[in-house]
Amino acid sequence: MADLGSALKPMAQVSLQRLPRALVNVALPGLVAAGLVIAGPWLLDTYTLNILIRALFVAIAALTVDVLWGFSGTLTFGQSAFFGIGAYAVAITFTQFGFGPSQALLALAAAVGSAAAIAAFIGWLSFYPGSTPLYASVISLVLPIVLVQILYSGGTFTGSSSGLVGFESFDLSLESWFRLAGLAVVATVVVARIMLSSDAGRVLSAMRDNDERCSYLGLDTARVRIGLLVVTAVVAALAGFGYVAFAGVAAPENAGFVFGTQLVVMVALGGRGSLVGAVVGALVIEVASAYLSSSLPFVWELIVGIAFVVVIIVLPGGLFGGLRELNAAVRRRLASTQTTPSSPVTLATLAHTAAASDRNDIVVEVSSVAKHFGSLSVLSGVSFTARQGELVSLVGPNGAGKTTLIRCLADGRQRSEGTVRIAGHPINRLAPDRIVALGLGRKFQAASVFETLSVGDCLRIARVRSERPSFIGCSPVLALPPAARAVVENSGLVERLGEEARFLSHGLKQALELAMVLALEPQVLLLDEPTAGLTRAERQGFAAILTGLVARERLCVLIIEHDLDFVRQISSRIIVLHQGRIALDGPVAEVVDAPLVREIYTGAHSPVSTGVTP
Ligand SMILES: Nc1ncnc2c1ncn2[C@@H]1O[C@H](COP(=O)(O)OP(=O)(O)OP(=O)(O)O)[C@@H](O)[C@H]1O
Repeated sequence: MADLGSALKPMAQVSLQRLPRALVNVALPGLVAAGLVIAGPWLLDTYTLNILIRALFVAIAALTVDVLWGFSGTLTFGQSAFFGIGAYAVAITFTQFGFGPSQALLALAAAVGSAAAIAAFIGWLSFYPGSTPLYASVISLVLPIVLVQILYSGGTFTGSSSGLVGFESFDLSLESWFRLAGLAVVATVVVARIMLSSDAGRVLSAMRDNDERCSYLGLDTARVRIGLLVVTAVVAALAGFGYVAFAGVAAPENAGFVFGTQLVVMVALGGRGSLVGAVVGALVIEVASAYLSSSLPFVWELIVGIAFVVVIIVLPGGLFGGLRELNAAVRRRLASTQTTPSSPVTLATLAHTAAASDRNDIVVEVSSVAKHFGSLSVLSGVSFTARQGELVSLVGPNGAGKTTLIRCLADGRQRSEGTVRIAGHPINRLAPDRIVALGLGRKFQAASVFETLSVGDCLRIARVRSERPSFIGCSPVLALPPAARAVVENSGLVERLGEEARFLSHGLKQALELAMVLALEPQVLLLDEPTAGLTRAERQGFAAILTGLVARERLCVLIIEHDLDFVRQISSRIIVLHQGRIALDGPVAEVVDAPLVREIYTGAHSPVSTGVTP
């Protein structure tokens, strides 16, 4: 019991330290905002209340754009379509069936159900394997255009270009509508803030920073993006529901492309990635347009446009993005004056899953792999196996096909011919995240980390596949497998767990990416020129880490490396690739001093004249 108590003590301390921070960051501002909303009707005139109620519902739609664009990196113009779906669900239901509690529930179900179903379909179209973010944005452009055409051609059912008006709706006072809309905005911001800053919410920021790295950490990013689109579509539909239930009129403009673009402008103005910024951007533009559109009918749009361009040029992160950067700079400056860097994360070590000492099974089987780019054949007839506890170096001149071979092992969709088995399982046409689950980890040539996340959060994302993250909080303890923890401690990253990855040196970023990959507990580790750009001391440190991993953890490491001295120092075997074929495969002493290798590197060798040793 005493041991358990002492183990829990640091956790309890960190949790208690975090509690006031959570209060200051979320609960207090939430309560203040709710107080202002409740007091609002006593302070504002009827006209302003009227404008603000609409603006508040629009702000909820802007928040959904911010979550998609600012937090997960999907630029979308299509949230207006979901707002419109909610708006027309109310208008059509109340027009067709009259108003009552059951009709209200029917309208609610129609809004939520159709928004969710359409979002799931659009998400599937936008994020199918191999699609690009640009493709998703283009689909989001098309959606409101198609929806508005449907509304135009709906005749009296949708009200065509005039929309629907004159239906009975909720009988609430202006004050109640204001408080309802205002509290809905506060609740959306508070819930979004809690979820986005939770361990699960950080996955969205990780996807925004580096989608490819997420896939190679075993995350099905398409599924996460589709799920997020469904949730944000439902929220936007509820905002549209509220807007039209209050206004008593639904128009095609509520679902249109122009409104979708305005939502993006609101978020860009306020600050992409800032929830409060999105709300402020929406309120400023909606209120300004309501006041200016009557006094300056055409000029106000020009004014908004000019203001938008000025803010984007002067403050590319928007109004609140600029404040956030300033805040981060001040905090960094304060942190650099501290003598001992403080880290909000407590490291822990996960137990070993299996005794590793005598494993030497074949874990990589490559058979007749070929890769063609059109008529260009980059790999042909590549076959080899590798065992646990082997460190195999892939060498060869530039353009030999080394990186292409690594890609063919890590992504089942890459190779043109042949088979690959990882830990006995054929990879078929599996995407990288599914191959990670077979026991493969890949480190890229240029350090691939999550630039805006802290070092601790980068490592946490690497554990998401094995440990379901919390949606409401951040664990103060970061539990890593021994190999990953050793890299974190030996490289000095342990001192910088709370710091954003973008501020690390090149060498530390390389170490962080290696630790992230090791946090997956892979059996096979693929490394593409991991020492490029490192200092001599860093290279020696890296060599010690790799040989330790192979000896202690019995990892099978395949490493692309150009420095033959380094290769000689670390390898148990060397494979020489030349013009897409295996020219030599054997123990270090045999391969490094082979005349064939010298010929290949000096360009004197032709596989046709000397014959290839597979
Ligand atoms: N997407 C692509 N389309 C067409 N050709 C490609 C593509 N990717 C790679 N190649 C070609 O395939 C060949 C092998 O490239 P690869 O990057 O695998 O070589 P490498 O041995 O890793 O070289 P380096 O040591 O310079 O990284 C090169 O000639 C390259 O131009």
